[in-house]
Formats: sequence, structure tokens, C-alpha cells
Amino acid sequence: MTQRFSFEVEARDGRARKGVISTPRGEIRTPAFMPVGTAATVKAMMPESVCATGADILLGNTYHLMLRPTAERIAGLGGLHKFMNWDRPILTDSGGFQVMSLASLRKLTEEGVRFASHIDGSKHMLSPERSMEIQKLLGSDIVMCFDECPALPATDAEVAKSMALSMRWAQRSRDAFGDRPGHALFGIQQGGVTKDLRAESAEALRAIEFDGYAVGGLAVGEGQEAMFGVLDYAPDMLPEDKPRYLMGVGKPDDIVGAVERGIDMMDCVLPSRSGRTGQGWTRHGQVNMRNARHKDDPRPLDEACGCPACRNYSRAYLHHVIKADEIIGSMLLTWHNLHYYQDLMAGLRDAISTGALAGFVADFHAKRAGGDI
Ligand SMILES: Nc1cc(CSc2ncc[nH]2)c2nc(N)[nH]c(=O)c2c1
Repeated sequence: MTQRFSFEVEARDGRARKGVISTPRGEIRTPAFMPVGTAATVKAMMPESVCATGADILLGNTYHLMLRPTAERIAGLGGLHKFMNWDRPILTDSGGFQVMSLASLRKLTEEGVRFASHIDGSKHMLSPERSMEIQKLLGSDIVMCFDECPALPATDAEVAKSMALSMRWAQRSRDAFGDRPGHALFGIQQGGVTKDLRAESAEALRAIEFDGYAVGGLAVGEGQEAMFGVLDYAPDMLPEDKPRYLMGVGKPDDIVGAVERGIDMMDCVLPSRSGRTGQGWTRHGQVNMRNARHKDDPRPLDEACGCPACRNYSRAYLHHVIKADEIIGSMLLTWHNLHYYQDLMAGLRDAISTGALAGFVADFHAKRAGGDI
């Protein structure tokens, strides 16, 4: 087990990379999908179940945990890993994105963001310095810079202004983070869908130097075509020997397209959140288990899936417990969806290792072209 943070690219296939991130709390196989554990839990999952799906790392949220139960309380109880019984790597987002999407009475200045909690209306402030302090109190292994992600639609001038602020905040994040061996600080590229701004952001981040680089400001409603258009050039603007993390992505076909374009890490609430609404993601596409067509169907959700839901339960049962709003419905569909996402990542890693990514991608799309599944 290493005491340092490092990244090694083991194989390439076109722009795609297969590698491993080594951290004191364990290794992360890339390309990696990171389940989201917003309030110190991946909803409807025990930590050992998250591990059983194949996840090497999960996400926490500065914004949610600073409000409840507070970072100071988690630190006093031994840190987030002990608190939530997950001893593998944790990446925490820096809070700015969640403030803009969840909090009210927001006031954005050069200093940071003042806001009212969406939970109880209490007043709070986040800045690069306070975000670094919170993520240190939580004990997360990969810390994200405090950034500002502009809401769409935004003019070029607004995107440029926001990106420049985020780059000043990136420097302040770096300065406040200090020297913490074994812990990593990731910069976040902004610049919307404008190539020159993306290049300017990448140059600013390179000059500050980070352990990894995120592509931020995407998956905010621009659509897959525009997102892939940015990924056709933006990842290559970032240091080749460092992990590249695409934030907030995505559906299975978003993930495949992002890996083809050089992305190493992704996270999304989709598999867990949609699992709680009865949506099953499979190699043949999306299945809505609330649909009455399943009520007499003895088959598993996905014949080719090895997860507990597909091994031990019928579609008829999943339909029943989802319609009855039984807790096990959320448990089984979340487990299945996270297991499928990790299966997809393992398939991508294997394909890159054997130079067979093009065939894997063609097969991925061919399997989803069918009708009712
Ligand atoms: N689409 C998107 C999603 C997220 C949340 S990622 C996440 N946090 C917690 C769970 N998942 C982003 N976060 C930051 N800091 N910056 C971004 O530009 C950004 C963009």
C-alpha cells in the first residue's frame, strides 16, 4: 500500500486510456465510475454492497455534509471513512456547484458564496479556503478545487468571467490545500463549450499544477452532442499523465463516449437516483419496472447480469415491490444499476487493454438498438 498518490496509464486504445490510481486507501481502476454518496451514504445501499458492485471509490458532498451533520462533527468522530464505514478512497466535491443548484439567498463575490441552507435556512459561507478546510476535516482522499459552474444559458462573456473567477479560486484552493502527501487536489477546467476559453482554463490549471484535472461545466443541460463536441478537444488540453475526471456524467452511452475521448473518471447520481424510481439500466437499454407489462414476467431484469436482483428475483417481483413502494425495490434496483455500471467499466477497461475498444463500442450500441426489452 502506497503512502503517495500516483496515476499510471497501463494501456491505450485511440484516445482512451486504461490505468490505475494508487492512494494510501487503495487502488482505483480506470476508467472508473464513482457512485455518489451525497450525505455519507449511497442511498439504499450498505457500504459492503457498494463494494460488491465493484466500485473502488465513492463521492461525498462538501455542501450537504457541512450543513448536516457538519464537517467538524464528522472530524470529531474520526472522519468520513470511519463515520460511513467505507475504508476505500473517497472523492469530495467542493460545494460550489451544489450551492448554486440547491441553496437559496445566494450572494457570489470574489471572496466566495454566502447562502442559506436548503435544510433549515441557516446562513453559511463557502470560499476556496473554507472548502479546503471542510474537505480536510472530512478526510477525503481526492479534494476538488472550489469552483463556479455557470448555469446555462450563458453568454461567452459570462462564461469567460466565471471561468476567470474559478481560476483565481483554483490558485487559492491550491494555496489553502498545502502539502498533504497521500491526498490529492484536482483542478476543474471550465470554459463552457468555447474552445478558446477551455484552452485558457487548461493553461491556468497547468501553471498551478494539480494531481488530477476535472472537466467541469458540462452535463449541465447542453445535451450529449454539445458535450461530446467539447470532449473532442478538452481532455487533450489537460496533462496526459494525470487522471481526467468528467463531473456529473452520465447515462451509459455518455460514459462510453467520454471514455473513447480520453476520460478516466466519472460520477453520476443517475444509476442510484433512477433505481429509486424503478428505472433499470441494462446492456439492452433502460427498463421501466413500473410498467404493467412486467407483472407476470418470471424472467430476471437482465439474463446476463450477476447481481443479487437478477440472480434471485423476477421482473414480476421487482414490479410488485416498486409499485408497492417497498424499500427493497429501491435496494434491488439501485444494486442492479450500480452493478451494471461497474460491469460496463470493467468491459471498457478490458477492451482498452486488448486494443478492442472499437468492437466493444459497436457491440454496446448494437445491443441497445432492439425494441422492448
Ligand atoms: N456537471 C457537473 C457536476 C458537478 C457535481 S459532480 C458531483 N458532486 C457530488 C456528486 N457528484 C460539478 N461539480 C463541480 N464542482 N464543478 C462542475 O463544473 C460540475 C459539473
